[in-house]
Amino acid sequence: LSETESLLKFKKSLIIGRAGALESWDRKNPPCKWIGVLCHNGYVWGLRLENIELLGSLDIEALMGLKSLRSLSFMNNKLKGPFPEFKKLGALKSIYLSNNQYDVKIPRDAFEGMGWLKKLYLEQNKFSGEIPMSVATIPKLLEFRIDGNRFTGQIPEFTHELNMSNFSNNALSGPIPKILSRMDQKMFEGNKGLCGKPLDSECYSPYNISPEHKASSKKKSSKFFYIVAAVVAALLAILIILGIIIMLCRRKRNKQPLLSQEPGPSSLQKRAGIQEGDKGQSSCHSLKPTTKRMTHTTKLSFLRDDKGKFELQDLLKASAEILGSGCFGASYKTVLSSGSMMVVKRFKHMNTVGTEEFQENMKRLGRLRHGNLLPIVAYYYKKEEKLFVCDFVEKGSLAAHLHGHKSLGQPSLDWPTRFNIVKGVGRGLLYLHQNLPSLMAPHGHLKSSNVLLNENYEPLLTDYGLIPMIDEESAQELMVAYKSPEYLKHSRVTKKTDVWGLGILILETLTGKLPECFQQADKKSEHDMASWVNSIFQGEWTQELFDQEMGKTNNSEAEILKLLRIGLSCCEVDVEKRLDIREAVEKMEDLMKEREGDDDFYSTYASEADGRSSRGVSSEGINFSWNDSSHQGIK
Ligand SMILES: Nc1ncnc2c1ncn2[C@@H]1O[C@H](COP(=O)(O)OP(=O)(O)OP(=O)(O)O)[C@@H](O)[C@H]1O
Repeated sequence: LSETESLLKFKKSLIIGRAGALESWDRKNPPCKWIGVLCHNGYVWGLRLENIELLGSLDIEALMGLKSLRSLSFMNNKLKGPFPEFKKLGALKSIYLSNNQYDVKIPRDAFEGMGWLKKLYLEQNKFSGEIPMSVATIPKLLEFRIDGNRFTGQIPEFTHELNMSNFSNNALSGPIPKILSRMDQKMFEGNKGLCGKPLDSECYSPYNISPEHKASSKKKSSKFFYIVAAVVAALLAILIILGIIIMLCRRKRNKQPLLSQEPGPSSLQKRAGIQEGDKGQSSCHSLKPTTKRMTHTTKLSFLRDDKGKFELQDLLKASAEILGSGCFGASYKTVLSSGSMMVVKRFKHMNTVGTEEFQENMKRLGRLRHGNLLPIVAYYYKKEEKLFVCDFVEKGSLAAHLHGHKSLGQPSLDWPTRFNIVKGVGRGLLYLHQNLPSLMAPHGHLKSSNVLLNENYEPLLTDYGLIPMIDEESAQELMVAYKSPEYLKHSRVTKKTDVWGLGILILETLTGKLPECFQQADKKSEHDMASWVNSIFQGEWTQELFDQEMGKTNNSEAEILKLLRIGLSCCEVDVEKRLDIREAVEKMEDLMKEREGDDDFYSTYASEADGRSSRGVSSEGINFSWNDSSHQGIK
């Protein structure tokens, strides 16, 4: 459809309360002359339909023909209905829905794929439910307002700081994420359950308890105490009886393990109908088949409840697909009856860790919330069997994209996407360091197959926080942290060991080469990817060093060199001279800020996500000489 036809189709879908408001929308004149249509170089880049008493819902699909559309404002109307599917317009930079009558929940994935969105204004509606998780991972988001709605639940962990945000006057609860703690208090006022900085109320438990609540609960507490004591006593009696029954049953079962005696994946595999030929690559261990079948109910321990509760058998009912077999065991993809795609990872080499220690560590991992970490949904613990369950991540691993994209039939990752990925990895790593301070290397196993990419190509770290649970000998043999120079030379692992892992990941991402290829059979050798890069890099652009498939944008050579230097500073052999994780992330953020406002910094995936190419993002199409100040007219 032409721009004229698309706009007329959109007009037809609108219910306009103010008579004659869009009279100028007529084939007689070009759309750039129509009221509320903003153009640049003859193309429509914005719609500003404010204060015209728009009723009903918005038909976003009608606007998909406007390839240069970057800004939408429907402020001060009476719009209602389902949340508009803005993500179909993946190149939008600003959305203004302020002061309307939306009273729905916004779907969790409403903003997925919106890699260009900078401004999102949803204030003064009646939106309810949780703030959608996909908002927190919009990579370029700078301004976000939801004040004066009915949002509930916690504020999600944003992946970066915002220039401006307002969460006031909702029903939000729980701790304010650290990354927002420097904002003005006023932006959080009017939410009784929120706690933590910048508010004065401290978080005592996951949720703050208000002073009134404390006073009234004191009065009630003595009466309550007797009731609780009676209930606890009754429960204890029931538990003891149940315990005795379970013990008797177990004895009868003759100590048969729940999945199989064989620590390989094959019972799962057989159960799931996986053929021997389907096994994928095994990097460390081969899989051995077994004929034992799982016959008992297996109780999973849940760390999150957003997927509902299910049993291990539910995961195995459907046919499963083996994703690969790593150093610790194999990973399987399977589908729950709800349609959710899950991954079950089987862990070997966790035999010396005791139940309590294991569960303590899992709880600690379960408390982590960050947009660049893949959460563990549930786990299964038995002496002879340890399984982790998490979401299936659509685009697979960074390793597959860097080294196997051709066999996957996918285009190679371009430079902006690669930069965004390593930046996200750094942010995830920094969060782990802040929240798992007691671990010597809070990730410990950072490598490109443990960086998964969601549909927006945002990185999600996996297999983090494992060091305390892996048997020491196996850890030394298999885990990335133990391949660092400080471990090989001095048998030391420190916080900066993770930074070395980040450095190697940066070099791998820029060169497209596999780090394993540089490791010598002799593990004590100092030869690694960093020393290879150092031997070639003379401070200037060197063709042979970089993966030619990442392509170029304006200035990309200079930026790529800057990132390479950051990577090398993370790979300093001398731990004292090596950057710490905060410095590494800050350097990447600075590089990002230099890029801010440069709209040529375009990722091919941003437009592919909504299945269309955009004139505005190609080098020969319109340029982005208009900047966000031109949006001032809209807001
Ligand atoms: N949740 C997931 N979603 C999509 N792919 C996954 C998921 N978890 C793992 N994978 C992929 O499955 C494959 C096997 O993963 P697995 O974690 O078992 O081994 P690995 O990462 O290769 O090695 P290691 O065991 O040392 O971590 C890898 O390619 C990994 O990227």
